[in-house]
Amino acid sequence: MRPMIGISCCVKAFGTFNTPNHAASDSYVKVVMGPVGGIPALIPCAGPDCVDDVLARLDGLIMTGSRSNVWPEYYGGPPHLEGTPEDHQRDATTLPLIRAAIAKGIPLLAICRGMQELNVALGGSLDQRIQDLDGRMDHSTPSDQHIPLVRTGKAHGVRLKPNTLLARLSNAESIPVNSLHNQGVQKLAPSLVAEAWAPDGTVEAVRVEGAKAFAMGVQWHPEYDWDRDALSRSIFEVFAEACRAHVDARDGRKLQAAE
Ligand SMILES: N[C@@H](CCC(=O)NCCCC(=O)O)C(=O)O
Repeated sequence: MRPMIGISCCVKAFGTFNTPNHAASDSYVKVVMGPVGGIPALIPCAGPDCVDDVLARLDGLIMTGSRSNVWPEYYGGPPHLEGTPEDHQRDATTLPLIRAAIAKGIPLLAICRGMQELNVALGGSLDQRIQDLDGRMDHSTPSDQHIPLVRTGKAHGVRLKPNTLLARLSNAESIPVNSLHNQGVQKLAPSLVAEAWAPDGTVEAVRVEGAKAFAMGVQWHPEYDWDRDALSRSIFEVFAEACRAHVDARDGRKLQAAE
């Protein structure tokens, strides 16, 4: 049986009447049906009450990127600059979803905003515009850049901690990544370990220490180039292995219960 992979949604206004819709980018649906080999299940921003029931049906979870920022109230940060996109319905769902997924040992891959949510969900904080901080780079890509391969192309290098999953998968000390974010980890959550850094020190990858299953976050977007980038593809393949292991364990438990 193929694993059922949850994909976190945003609430976005669509159509003539700006009706709120719960949506996730096609790139996540494609990567789940591609290298992950799973069935994509979009998770609406339905709030914390649904989290346990949703997770009971999932074998893996991808926390997606999004232009919106995590609401600073969740990490004790200053209010956003006016005009900064927020998505309170998403925050109210994803933060408890992440905590519950880790507690239940459901494999978790958190991408960009997803990694920022992972950090906040576990008690960390965020810088809101790292390009405004002394000595830091601009990690953002203009939203009016409409040439996809320029918008999502490799933007800077990332130094990898030796003997980590990313170092093993890439067999390299550093890798090139794309970059589509303004925010970054400020205080790392106590249970996260940083495993990759941009040249300006921005944390680019994290792992949940002592997690029962695969649980990591990357600040870049492997979903944009898995069809031509070996490391991006292998991140999803390793995640997929963890999800299949979750299916095996779950079905094993079911068989035992029926005996
Ligand atoms: N808003 C946060 C998170 C950035 C993020 O997830 N960007 C992905 C955007 C997707 C796209 O443009 O294709 C931040 O700015 O750090």
